[in-house]
Parts: sequence; C-alpha cells; structure tokens
Amino acid sequence: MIELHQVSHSFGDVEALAGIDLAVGEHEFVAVIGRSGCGKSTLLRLVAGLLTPTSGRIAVAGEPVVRPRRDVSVMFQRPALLPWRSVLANVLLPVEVLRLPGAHQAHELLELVGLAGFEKRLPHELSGGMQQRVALCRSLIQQPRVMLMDEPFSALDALTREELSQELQRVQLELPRAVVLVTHSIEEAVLLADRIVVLSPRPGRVHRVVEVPVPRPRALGQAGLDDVSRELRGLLGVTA
Ligand SMILES: Nc1ncnc2c1ncn2[C@@H]1O[C@H](COP(=O)(O)OP(=O)(O)OP(=O)(O)O)[C@@H](O)[C@H]1O
Repeated sequence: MIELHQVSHSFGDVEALAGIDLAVGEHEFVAVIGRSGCGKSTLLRLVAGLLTPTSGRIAVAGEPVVRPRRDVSVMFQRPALLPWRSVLANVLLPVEVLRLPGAHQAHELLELVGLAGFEKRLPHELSGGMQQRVALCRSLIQQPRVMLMDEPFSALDALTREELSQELQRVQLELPRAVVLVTHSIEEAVLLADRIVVLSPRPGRVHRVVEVPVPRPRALGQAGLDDVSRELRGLLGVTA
C-alpha cells in the first residue's frame, strides 16, 4: 500500500533522511521509532504529500505521491478540533469538506471509541484523551486506506495514553488499514505494531526493522513483548 524507494530529504544544508526503503502492506501496522531529530516526522510528512522528497520515490496504492490524498489521513500530537463545532460536527468535517459519503457512520465511530452520548458537546467540555478520540473518529470517517499518526498520544497523561493505545489496537482489529505510527514510546510501538522501523540519528536511515511476533489482542507488558522491548532499547542505546 505504501512504498518508499531510496527516499532522501534535506532542509537546506540539513540532511534529515537518507536512502529510505520501506514497504507497508494493506493491513499492516508499522511503527517508526528513533532519537529526537532523526527524521520521523519528516518521513510521515513525505508520505502524506505535505513535503516533496529531495530524491527518491514514494507511492501510495501504486500511485506516486505528489500532494495530500483523500484516502490518506494524518493525525498529529494535538487534536486540532474546531472549538465552535460540536463533537459530531467535528467528526463530520472531512465528509463536508471533501464531499464524501459516510456521514451515517459518525455515531458508530463515536460509539467505537467510547464517546456515544457526547455528540453535542463542545471540545472544551472534553478531556484531552476524549478530544484525541474525536480526532481519531475524524480520521476514520474519511475511510482512509492509509492512516499516518505523528505521536498522537504524546500530549496525554500516562494512563490516558495507555487507554488510547488499547483503543487504537481495537480499532485496527475491527477496521484494519495500513498505519504508520511515529512514536517515542517503545511500549506503544511493541503493543501496536507488526513491524517497528528503527531510524538511525541524522540523517535518518533505516537502522533495523524489528518484527513483533506476538498475536493480538496484546496487553502492555505481556510476555513476548518484553523481549522485543529489550531489543529496541539495545538498538536505541537506552540504558534503563
Ligand atoms: N521545516 C524545517 N526546516 C529546517 N529543518 C527542519 C525542518 N523540519 C525539520 N527539520 C530538521 O530535520 C531534522 C528531522 O526533523 P524531524 O522533525 O523529522 O525529526 P523527528 O525525528 O520527528 O524529531 P522529534 O522526535 O524530536 O519529533 C531535524 O534536524 C530538524 O531540525
């Protein structure tokens, strides 16, 4: 579903990514992890069509990426909800703007993430975790073939973050897609991903791709995930 061939990107003199080769399958969940500044967000923005690579090729569903596509959704660290629109109206935004079908799914999606009954609330009446759940529904209503997520839970407290990771696991089991998740959290990566791409420090290169050979549903800290976490800590040079 996503293919990157020898993708490099520089911002002026700053070489952010070099020679990235990566393929993500139709229903595959790939996490990208690496030290701060190694180019994780740049990689995601390239796949989203928000940046054009300095060299190399990127394709989604067999077509070169030249601009943002409506079947590719992007979720960032902050939910970026419109404050004057209700929960339901925020979820429906892509349907209205892109003139897509599927408005009837909004209630179903809100129920899927535990927000049934909150349709008429305004964003400021919700906790950070609930707001990010609304952002997740807004991504899903677009019926994307590809979901790109840039540290979507990193602004949340630890407990909410765990809850939302579990929720994302459930959503991916029910509505599988190609997902690329950028995260700093080793635990989140091993819980959610089929494969984890470890980038080396600047310029970011694929240092290693680690498989998570544990069936789903998975639980945080589950036996088997520990081994993968340890391997990742070693690769990232984390000592704890
Ligand atoms: N618009 C820009 N202009 C110039 N340099 C940039 C720009 N965006 C990113 N960079 C640089 O490119 C490199 C990669 O940045 P990027 O944000 O992709 O890293 P990251 O791995 O996502 O970092 P973090 O984990 O801290 O979010 C960094 O050195 C950054 O300073």
